[in-house]
Amino acid sequence: MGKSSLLAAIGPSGSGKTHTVFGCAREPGMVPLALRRIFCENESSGTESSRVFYLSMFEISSEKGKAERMIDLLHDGGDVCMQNSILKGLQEAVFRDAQQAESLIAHGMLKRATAMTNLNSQSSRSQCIINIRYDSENGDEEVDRKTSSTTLTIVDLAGAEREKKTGNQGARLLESNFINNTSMVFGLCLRSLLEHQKNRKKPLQKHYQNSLLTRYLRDYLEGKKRMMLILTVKPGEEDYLNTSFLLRQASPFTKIKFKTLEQPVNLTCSKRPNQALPQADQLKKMKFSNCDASLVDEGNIDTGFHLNMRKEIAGKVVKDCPNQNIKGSANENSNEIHVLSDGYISWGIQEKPSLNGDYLKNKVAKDREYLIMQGLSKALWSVLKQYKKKLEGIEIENCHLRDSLTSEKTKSLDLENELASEKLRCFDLENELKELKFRCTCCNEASANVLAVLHDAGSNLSQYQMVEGQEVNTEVSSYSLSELEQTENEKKMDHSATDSIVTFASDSGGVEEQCPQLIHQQLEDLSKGSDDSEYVNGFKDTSIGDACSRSQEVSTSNDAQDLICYEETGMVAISSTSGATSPCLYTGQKSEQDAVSIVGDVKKLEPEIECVSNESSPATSIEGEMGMVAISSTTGATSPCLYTGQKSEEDAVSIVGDVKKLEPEIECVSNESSPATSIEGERAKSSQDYEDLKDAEGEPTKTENDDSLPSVENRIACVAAQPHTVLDSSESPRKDCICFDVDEEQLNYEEGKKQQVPLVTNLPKEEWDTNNITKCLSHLASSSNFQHKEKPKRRLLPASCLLVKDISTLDVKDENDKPKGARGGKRVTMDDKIRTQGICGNICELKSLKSLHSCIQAIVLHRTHFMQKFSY
Ligand SMILES: Nc1ncnc2c1ncn2[C@@H]1O[C@H](COP(=O)(O)OP(=O)(O)OP(=O)(O)O)[C@@H](O)[C@H]1O
Repeated sequence: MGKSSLLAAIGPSGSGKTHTVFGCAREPGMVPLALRRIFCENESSGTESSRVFYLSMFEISSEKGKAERMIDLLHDGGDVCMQNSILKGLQEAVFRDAQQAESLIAHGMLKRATAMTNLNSQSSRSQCIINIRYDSENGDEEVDRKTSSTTLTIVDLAGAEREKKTGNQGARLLESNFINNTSMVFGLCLRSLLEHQKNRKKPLQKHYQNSLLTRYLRDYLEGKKRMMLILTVKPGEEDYLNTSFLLRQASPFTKIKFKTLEQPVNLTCSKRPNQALPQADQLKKMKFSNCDASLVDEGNIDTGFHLNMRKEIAGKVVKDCPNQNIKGSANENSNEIHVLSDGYISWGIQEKPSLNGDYLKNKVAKDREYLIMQGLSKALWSVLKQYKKKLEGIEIENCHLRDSLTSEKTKSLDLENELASEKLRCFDLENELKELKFRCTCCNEASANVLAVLHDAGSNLSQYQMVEGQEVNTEVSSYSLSELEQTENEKKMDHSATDSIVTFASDSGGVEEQCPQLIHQQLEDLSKGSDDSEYVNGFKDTSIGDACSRSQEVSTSNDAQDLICYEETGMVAISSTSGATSPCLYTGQKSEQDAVSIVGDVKKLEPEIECVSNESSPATSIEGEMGMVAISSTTGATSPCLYTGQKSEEDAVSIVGDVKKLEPEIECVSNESSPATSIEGERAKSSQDYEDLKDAEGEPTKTENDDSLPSVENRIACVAAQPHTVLDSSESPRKDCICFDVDEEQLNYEEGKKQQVPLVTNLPKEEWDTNNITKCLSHLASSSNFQHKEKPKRRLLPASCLLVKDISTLDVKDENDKPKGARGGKRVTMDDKIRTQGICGNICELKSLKSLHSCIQAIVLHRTHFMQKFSY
């Protein structure tokens, strides 16, 4: 009776202060629990009619963050003002039971200012205060009625907020400032009270003046009334700072002692009892009043409520403190229990003097402190348990993370190994790339060389085609001349062979013999005229290669009907002209036997020649193993002429005889009507030479070819210095032919035989002198070499060799190498064509332009393949 108390919930925002105070339907808070307890005691005491309860509810909020205002929540939100710690305008609601009070409180809660923040969807933006006042109606006097009033105040403070967490702005931010300020002032008041209690010399600071809430709760904050604080914390990890801060700030408040006691009874004045009497007198009064109250007020409602509370708490204390001496004194009528229960309820505010002396008083105080610390430790223990659970979860998560880390490490190791292997692979690829680059460079160079070679070859071919009889192949000529000399020496041993210089003419009736003196003179003239590198007696000196090129050109042309082919060691000359009925064929032999059997060979070869020769083509050549077989055939030719050269040294000995034997055959196969030395294709190209010759000779220019050819050919005297050497009947002198100018009188150039002019002038056998021949040949060789030195224009050998090399490395097969089964005869390969249609020994490996083109294509493909590999 007459013991007002305060129950305040403090803590950060969203920690559950409102939930703790008001609760919910399943979990009632402090207010419903208190109401139920009050009415439960009242029912048990049977004094229901004698007690009246009043309920008031208001809130303290901020007005735009500046002024504070108090609003009555139970009566339409009327403003409340405070004057001298007395609220004016606050109306109380009378209630008779707990349900009625709860409904009133619920109605007031609807009017409370709340707002949504980041921390709480229904965050309290004001301090809510609920007063439950008990007033006894037994006394008749007003004074007694006032003195019998007791108030239980329950405060739901707005939680302190951190701006970073709440993210409040504008009005919410002003509210937050107000809330934080009020919380701060409340804490300052408590701290000041604690410091004042520790050191009496320190004055009690008047921090309560800084807010309406502290001003209203001044008695409690100055230790004049009992007060109990409920700390609410959040167990979240992110709230650790707030929790620790609150515990550190509130833990000293447990040491606050409320030594002042209210004067519940016998107070005649309306002033506060603690203010009316000094502290010492209050203590004395308290002793007596408590004793009296315990004795006199027995059976009273208020006394019964307190006794029930004391009994419950005393049982709890006895249960928790079995070793204490108070165990046996747990009697509801005893003072010890009374003291213990009071101490427990009032949270160290009251210190009731014990009837048994100071010993018991100190002991009770210690027990009280122990209980307080025990409660705090339990709260801390629960918090620690929650953190422990969290730590366990974190440890489990760490274990999973470690496992995953281990697996990731193994994966990373595997990846590193793979990376190392890839690096090695890249290194190999780089090396391969370098090699490919190098090969591409080589291919480029090769292709450039091939193009250059082609260009040179084309130019040379054109030059060969354009220029006729200008050059002499020194190699072949020197070789032929040396063999001629050797053969002449051998001829000395064989008298039958020494006088054999054979010349062949396609015209059977055109063979003439001249005296050795004349020949000697002609040779000297030739040697003298050799200084002229371009012409010998008005004719261009030509090489075998030139002859071959010309003959090849002639053979490829539709109009040409002649073919002249050479081999390394021998030469086959076939001369035929258009319209010739029988082409002429001759093959030089190196042995007597071969020469003797020329006719037979020719006869034997005729079917083969006919077989491989194409009637539509003007000429076909077949190369033999030791010699060369040249086949000349023209359209309409009746019998081809063939001669095969052999490498035997004794061939030259029996040349004369052989030739004699062959002459009938040659005459037989030669076409009398057509001069074998005339080549239409060449004639056209050498027309300039003819003109020069005619101009030099002073002969009248003949417009018809048939007339011009004999005039030119009559000027040619060919000496067969080697058995396998064939004197071409064409107008161009060969390297193995001795060409010299012949006087007009000496030429068998009869008027009626213009078309059968002898092409070659032979010396009579009896007039041939070996010395003359040798000398003549030496002059010829020297002149040829000299001419060749002055005209080093042939570069086809390295080009052809390079080309062949490239082709061999690329493994390119020429389509001409395919067998021609349709022909049914001897298979003519590309090599055969090259050899038979080759220009000379130096360019014998130079294949046709078609093969060159295919070669270039293959090189380009090869290069493209390398570039694709490089780009990958
Ligand atoms: N012990 C609890 N049991 C169940 N729910 C709780 C408990 N404590 C708090 N809550 C819930 O937490 C939320 C916030 O609680 P409450 O509003 O009481 O916090 P508060 O401290 O009053 O915050 P503020 O200071 O911002 O008003 C509410 O939804 C409430 O239901």
